[in-house]
Amino acid sequence: MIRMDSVTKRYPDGTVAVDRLSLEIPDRTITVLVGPSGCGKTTTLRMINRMVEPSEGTILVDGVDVQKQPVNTLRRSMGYVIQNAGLFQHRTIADNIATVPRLLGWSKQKARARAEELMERVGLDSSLAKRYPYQLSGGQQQRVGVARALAADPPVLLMDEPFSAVDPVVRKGLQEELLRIQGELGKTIIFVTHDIDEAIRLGTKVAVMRTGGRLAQFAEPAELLSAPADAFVEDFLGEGRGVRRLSFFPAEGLDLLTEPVVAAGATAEQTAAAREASGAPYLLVTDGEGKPLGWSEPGSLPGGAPEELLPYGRPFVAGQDSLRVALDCAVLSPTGWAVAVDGTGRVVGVVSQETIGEAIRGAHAAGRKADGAGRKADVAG
Ligand SMILES: Nc1ncnc2c1ncn2[C@@H]1O[C@H](COP(=O)(O)OP(=O)(O)OP(=O)(O)O)[C@@H](O)[C@H]1O
Repeated sequence: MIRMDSVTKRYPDGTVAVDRLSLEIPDRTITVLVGPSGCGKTTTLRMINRMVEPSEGTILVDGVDVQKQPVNTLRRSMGYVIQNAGLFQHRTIADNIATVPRLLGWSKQKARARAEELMERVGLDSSLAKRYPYQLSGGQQQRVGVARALAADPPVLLMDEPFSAVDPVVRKGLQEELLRIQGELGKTIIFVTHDIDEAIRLGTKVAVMRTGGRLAQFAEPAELLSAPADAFVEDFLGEGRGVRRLSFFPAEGLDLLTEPVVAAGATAEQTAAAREASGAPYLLVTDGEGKPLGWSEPGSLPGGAPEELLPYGRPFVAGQDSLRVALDCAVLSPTGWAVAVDGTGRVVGVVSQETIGEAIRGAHAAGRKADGAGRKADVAG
């Protein structure tokens, strides 16, 4: 665990960049530092690997004061990734990634093998190994930056706005990749961003900082959204808190109906029986594999002729997607009903907006109780 105890950084010109910051950063999780420009995020990150020395307070890594560790040993235990990757322009991609292993005295062959392994891990084609950074896209360069930071297998990764310079689509891909890598490698990651959506997406816990280098709130994303500590945090979180919070509730408890689902080519009797049994206005028609074809309107042909079907919209994956996704599917559906499928795309049932609404009310009520308990723990911390 990394523990910051009342850490302050006062720069020589008198600027207080970080003011009595106390944080406990759990192992093998992603802790995000987020806040407006100039609130002291980068300074905080750099104090952990001693690129900036604190004016007051202590930082302990696994109980050992960073001030008492040789700087080189400390930095080798912490990979560092920055915006625009900061690659060595005159070195190939493979050599960039192998930088720290080579410094540690690994043979060329071993360092090269490690670079190749890491390129695969971060989703880079091995054919890029001999290229130079300028021959890569911004997103690819960021992946190289992550691979380089992981090269000597440090337990800690410090990431300072690593994905800020790429477009939103590439950024989303990089975020997904980071979550996947974290799931596989279980690093302790401290991630700086000024983007609250990125913080909520990536953070196991999120530290919201305010100008003047003070901590405004340290909490799990779902709790931030449901119970911002004050008006500053609420304002920083932006609009749509309630709907965004639904991302943290799985849709698996939804009561899915199978009665309004019929196979294409069903007889008039089967169609009538399905309408009667379900009481639902529309029937979902599926193909021979059980995959959705579209909605059959009341009074339309038995089984639903393809040309008469309404589009079924975007289905959600039962047992995987959140209530937010399920709600979105229902809102976008021409019938107001969402289609639930399994991992292979086969229909497992349908659910109305009303049923999703009830599940949302239930989830919020349960969440409020849990948040009440969680908040107490955080205030104490
Ligand atoms: N070397 C320095 N000397 C004096 N003041 C500094 C120095 N470095 C940073 N500061 C100031 O300390 C404060 C915090 O800076 P820091 O870079 O940590 O903020 P930040 O939250 O990372 O900002 P951004 O999101 O814009 O990168 C700012 O007011 C900044 O101007």
